[in-house]
Amino acid sequence: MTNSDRIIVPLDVPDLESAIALLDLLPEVNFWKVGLELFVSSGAEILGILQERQKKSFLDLKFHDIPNTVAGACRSASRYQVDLLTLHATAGRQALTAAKEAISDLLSPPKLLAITVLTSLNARELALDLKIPLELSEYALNLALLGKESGIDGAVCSPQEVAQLRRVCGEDFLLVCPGVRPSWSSKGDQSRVMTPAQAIKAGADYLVIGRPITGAEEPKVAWTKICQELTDI
Ligand SMILES: O=c1ccn([C@@H]2O[C@H](COP(=O)(O)O)[C@@H](O)[C@H]2O)c(=O)[nH]1
Repeated sequence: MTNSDRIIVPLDVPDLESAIALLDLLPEVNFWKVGLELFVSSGAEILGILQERQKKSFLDLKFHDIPNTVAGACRSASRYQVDLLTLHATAGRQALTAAKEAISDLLSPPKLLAITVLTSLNARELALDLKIPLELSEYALNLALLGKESGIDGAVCSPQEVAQLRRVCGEDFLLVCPGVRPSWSSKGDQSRVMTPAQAIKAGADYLVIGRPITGAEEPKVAWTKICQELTDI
């Protein structure tokens, strides 16, 4: 796998037409993420289109509910033949275990990823608003380990925690990092960021890079620039 194969681009657009326009604009992207905005507006049709175009897909709906509901949602989502699927680690051990169990008899189930601490949150919000008494990095590690112990395949974490998670969770645990920002792009609402090269060097398997590419004046140029930055590492 080349480093550019490690980039997942989110289709964070309001409708199917805009999503297809992005696919057409960036044919070199092999891995796309479908999140809440597009799925809520347009449903699952985009997942079939990605399959037809032989692209890999990441369905990022971040399930967070009681065990029975999370398990049912994971089983339903598996029908779309997606490669990756997210649920919140904070749904708890029983929900994580039930999710894994619900798809265990499928021929090619998606890999389940546990969301740890959203990359938009900072340490102050975690402590003062969410009243989490642990250090942010310790909390993220605990959530990733809860996922691992429950049979989940990997975690979504910030690049700032990925080295620690890699060290503790091992090489086989899939680590996917949003919160990735080239030095030339703005952070937007992301708090805990690193550059693409730093995130890969720290141990990320995949990087989710959205607005620096899709919001650029010339998305193709931005994509190429990021790929070049990654060939030099
Ligand atoms: O902790 C998380 C979990 C998921 N995301 C998602 O990743 C992309 C990031 O997009 P950018 O435009 O590069 O900020 C977006 O779809 C989020 O829903 C995340 O950012 N942080």
